[in-house]
Amino acid sequence: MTSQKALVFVTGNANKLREVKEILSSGGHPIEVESQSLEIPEIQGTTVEVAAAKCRKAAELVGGPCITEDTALGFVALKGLPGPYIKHFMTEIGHDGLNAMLVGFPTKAAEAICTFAYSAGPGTEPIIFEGRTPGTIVSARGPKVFGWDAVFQPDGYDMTYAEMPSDEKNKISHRGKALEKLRTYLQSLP
Ligand SMILES: O=c1[nH]c(=O)c2ncn([C@@H]3O[C@H](COP(=O)(O)OP(=O)(O)OP(=O)(O)O)[C@@H](O)[C@H]3O)c2[nH]1
Ligand SMILES: [Mg+2]
Repeated sequence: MTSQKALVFVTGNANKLREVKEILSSGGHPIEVESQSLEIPEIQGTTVEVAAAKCRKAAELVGGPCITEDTALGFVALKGLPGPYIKHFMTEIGHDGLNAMLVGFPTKAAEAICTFAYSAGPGTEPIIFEGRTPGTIVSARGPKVFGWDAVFQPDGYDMTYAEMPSDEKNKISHRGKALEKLRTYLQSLP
């Protein structure tokens, strides 16, 4: 991207913003991000439908190019639910409740899904960049600072997201994977 202007990330979530800045400011082609905290109503639908609707609305409110993101946590035993509705489950039932939902099911497997959307401006259809990380739902371990980080153990690791140093999480996370795709796209713009 030739423009020197910072990319506007519309989110109300300070932890997301911290990770997005960490990820996009590192690497060979750093991208500067500035945030706008706007309350955007979230629709029901697939992860892509929810993410695209959020970005369309954000671009209207910002009046220019912006990115948004929607994060889902899908339980394999529940065929992908809670998915994009995880925020409400997390708020209402917490870490113990998420574990309790899976009692009696043979698999505790889950998938963290990050769906970034980029809009070039109001009325422009958002472009979607998705990152997925498979893992398992475990009893909470590590700092309970960010959402469900303490109960999500990515496959191949004996630490939960919450127990990992942030640069380690960012390398393998749903968010890190989605942002690498977004970075490649932004670099391809004239
Ligand atoms: O443990 C976590 N590790 C993560 O990496 C992560 N990313 C998001 N979340 C949580 O999952 C829900 C997504 O809902 P969500 O995408 O609508 O986010 P949000 O409403 O907080 O912000 P935004 O929609 O304004 O951007 C919210 O409860 C977030 O706190 C995470 N939890
Ligand atoms: Mg939200």
